[in-house]
Amino acid sequence: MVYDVTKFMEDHPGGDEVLLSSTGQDATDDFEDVGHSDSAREMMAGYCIGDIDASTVPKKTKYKAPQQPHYNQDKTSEFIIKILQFLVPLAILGVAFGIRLYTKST
Ligand code: HEM
Repeated sequence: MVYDVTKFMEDHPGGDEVLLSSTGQDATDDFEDVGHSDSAREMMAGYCIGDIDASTVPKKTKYKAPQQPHYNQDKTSEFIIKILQFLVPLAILGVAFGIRLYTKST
């Protein structure tokens, strides 16, 4: 059922804010949770303006996790870079020592 409570907002004993917070959606649980009296239910019937056309209610869709971007699983290049980071300074050091030894002996 659809209810138009615009004229009832200020008169609602529970205040207009709670009504506003439940507009545009299924407020059945909100209404029932308060434990409204029978007279409140009768009152509510007076604000009914129609029923919901079930064909316009969007179907609940199952949540689909977004596709994860495909990361490069091949770690070979990373491994080579790590080895080079270690080997290149060693090679430079070796060349430096070599030059030093060579220049000393001559
Ligand atoms: C057309 C719809 C509604 C009508 C006619 C209505 C009517 C009433 C009435 C007559 C009362 C006084 C207590 C009683 O007699 O039960 C009341 C209290 C209250 N209503 Fe509503 N109500 C409506 C919708 C809602 C909705 C959708 C909510 C929640 C989002 C709500 C929340 C409350 C609250 C919090 C109180 C105060 C309860 C208390 O202080 O004990 N009402 N309402």
